[in-house]
Amino acid sequence: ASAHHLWPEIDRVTMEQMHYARMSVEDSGGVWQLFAEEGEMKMYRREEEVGGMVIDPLRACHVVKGVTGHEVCEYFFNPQYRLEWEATVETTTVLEKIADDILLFLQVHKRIWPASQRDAVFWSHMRHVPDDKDQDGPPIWVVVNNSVDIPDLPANTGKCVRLLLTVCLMCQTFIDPPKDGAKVTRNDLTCKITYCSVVNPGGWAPPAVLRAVYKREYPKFLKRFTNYVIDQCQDKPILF
Ligand SMILES: CCCCCc1ccc(-c2ccc(S(=O)(=O)CCO)cc2)cc1/C=C\c1ccccn1
Repeated sequence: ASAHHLWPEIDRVTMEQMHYARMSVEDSGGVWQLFAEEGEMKMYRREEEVGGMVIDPLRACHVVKGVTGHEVCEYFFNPQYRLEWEATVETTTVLEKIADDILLFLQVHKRIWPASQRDAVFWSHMRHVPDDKDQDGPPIWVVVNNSVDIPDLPANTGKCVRLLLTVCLMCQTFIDPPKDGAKVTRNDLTCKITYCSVVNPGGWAPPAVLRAVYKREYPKFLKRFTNYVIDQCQDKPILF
C-alpha cells in the first residue's frame, strides 16, 4: 500500500482522525450538544454551516457487550456485509483494492425527499494500534472513511450530488479477566465505540431537512449496525 499515490494522505488522515476521536472521548463538555440518547448510546453534534450548508460534526459514543473492537471494525469495513446493515445505501461498489485493509468505494445513497440523491467516493482504511493507556491490553481498532476526488468519476455529472464525508469508527476493547484462569467468553467482553463524522452534503439541501435527517437517521444507523455485529458474532469464536 505504501507505494500507492494515496498512501501518504490515507496514513495522515487515519492518524489525525484517531487522535481526534480519542480526544473527543475526553472532552465531554465543550460545545457538543447531546441530541440523542438510547441506553448506552449517546449522540452529540455541533451546529456548523459552511457557505450556508449544514456540515454539523457528529460524535457518537456507544458501549456494546459481547464483541471486540476488531469484530466491530471488520463488519464496518468489509463490503460484503455493507448492505446488510446500511439502510441508507442503494449500491456500494469497490472501485479499487488498494491493500487488504484499504478499499476505494463508490456508494450511492437512497434519495431522501425533497433533496436530490447523493453518491460518495471514499477510501476506507482499517487499522489497529496499541492502546497507550493499556499497552498489554487489546489494541485499539479503527476504520476511517474519507472522500477523495478521482478523475475517472467526476462529481455531479450523473443524477447524484457528490457528498463529502470524513468518518472515523474507533473501538476500544475491555476484557474482564474470568475467575481462576477460565477461558475468556463473550460475557467478559466490552467494546467502547466512538463514531465521528463530518458530512458535507455537496449541493445545497435545506438545513432543517438535513438536521431532521441526521437526527432521525444517525441513531437508527448506529443501533442497527451494532445490533447486526452482536447478532453476527454471538455464535462465532471471538476475533481479538
Ligand atoms: C439530504 C441528504 C444528504 C445526504 C445525507 C447523508 C449523508 C451521509 C451519509 C453517510 C452516513 C454514514 C456513512 S459511513 O459511516 O461511512 C458508512 C458507509 O456507508 C457514510 C455516509 C448518509 C446520508 C443519507 C442518510 C443518512 C444520514 C445519516 C445517517 C445515515 N444515513
